[in-house]
Amino acid sequence: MAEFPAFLSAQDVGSFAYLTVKDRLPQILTKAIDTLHRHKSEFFEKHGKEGVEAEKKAISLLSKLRNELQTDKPITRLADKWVDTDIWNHYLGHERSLLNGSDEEPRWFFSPWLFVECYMYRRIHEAIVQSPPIQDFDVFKESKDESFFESQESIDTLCMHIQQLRPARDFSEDELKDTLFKLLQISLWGNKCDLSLSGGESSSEKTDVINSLEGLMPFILINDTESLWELLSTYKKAAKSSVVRVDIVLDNSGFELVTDLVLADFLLSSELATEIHFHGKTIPWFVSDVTMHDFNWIIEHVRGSNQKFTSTCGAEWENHVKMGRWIYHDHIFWTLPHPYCAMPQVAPDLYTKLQKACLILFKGDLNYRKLMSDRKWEFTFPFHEALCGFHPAPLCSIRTLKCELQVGLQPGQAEQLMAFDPHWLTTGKYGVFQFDGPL
Ligand SMILES: O=P(O)(O)OC[C@H]1O[C@](O)(CO)[C@@H](O)[C@@H]1O
Ligand SMILES: [Mn+2]
Repeated sequence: MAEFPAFLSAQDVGSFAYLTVKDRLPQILTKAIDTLHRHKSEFFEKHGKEGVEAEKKAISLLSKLRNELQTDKPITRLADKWVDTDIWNHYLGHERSLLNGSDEEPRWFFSPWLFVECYMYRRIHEAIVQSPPIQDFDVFKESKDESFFESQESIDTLCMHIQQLRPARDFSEDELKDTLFKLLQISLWGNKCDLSLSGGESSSEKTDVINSLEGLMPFILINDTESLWELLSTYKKAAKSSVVRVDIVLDNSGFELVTDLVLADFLLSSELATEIHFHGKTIPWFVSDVTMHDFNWIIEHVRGSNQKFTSTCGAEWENHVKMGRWIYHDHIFWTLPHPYCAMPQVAPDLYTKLQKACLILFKGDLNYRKLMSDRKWEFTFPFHEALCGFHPAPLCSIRTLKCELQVGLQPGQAEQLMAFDPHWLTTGKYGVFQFDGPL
């Protein structure tokens, strides 16, 4: 069997992985510590002295974590008793076994980047769950909410746009396709707005994204949206089955989530799908990722807007949830360090669930890294092969590029991009729609 390429790792001094572990992750930890500090009086009001003690404990655990990271200490077993603790510790054993009995231990600047980065977020969770009574505190909530409020204008413009489109049932075939493509692109560019790339600092959408789409076209490096249209319109025409289920594996809250909900709403109103299943995270993750709480919070806030078009969208979304046309799921697998090709073994129940979808949309960079096992594939390596057998259903990755990993490009395309823009892989300026169709 041909050998697999190595994992991205902070071992590669100067790489994006290296800079993330060296600079961005400590910065995120510092911000989390600062957030806890600033909530001290809130903890006191809620829980009295115990709340303040808990805040101190969480801060000391996070400071210890930051020190371990910055001094490249061995990665230790998790000490909490959460639902996934054993799976994590087992995985750590697996990482250790890969070192083949050498004296090496898994370490921050040595082990696979995907593993250490996920581990950091899991250790933040550990610090919080080990600090009752503030065990439910989300250290990233504040910045997620901020990014939503800062994007308010774009959200209003987007909601107005989609409200003025209706009713989608009267659309011609061309209009349907055109609108689907537009909303897919909005959801793609919504992925620029994640908070872990900016070290937790504000990263909201302030431009009119609808009017920017045309100008952004050249930045879509791979565009398989025609295949998505073909798949969904075939289902619609053939009335092939009474249920056309589209699953969206969500990424970030704030503006990106709104763009995903707008897309999901259109899939239903256009009858290209009959139900949408959303997948989010069980714990705060990579700063801005969606939890169930964020999902409900966003719908509630869109509903509560004083802008008529926006609140109408929110009311319709609330209704989709109530009527069971929109179903939110979470699963611990999404916050484990495993690549998705391991899903059938590690989370067979989730894999079986995903097999019921007609199409699965994977949003964002982290999902891409997990789909691709975070390995250094050649830029021209086929997407299907890099999935290493992961194929619960036809799937599409919708992602702006924020790490040094990209497959499926044309020969020479990467070299051209590199000559033109040396940072093309990591700034979120470029995007892809990469589809792996029915087998
Ligand atoms: O929100 P996304 O698109 O998954 O991005 C997560 C980000 O986190 C990183 O892992 C860096 O910390 C990048 O790969 C990516 O920029
Ligand atoms: Mn994210």
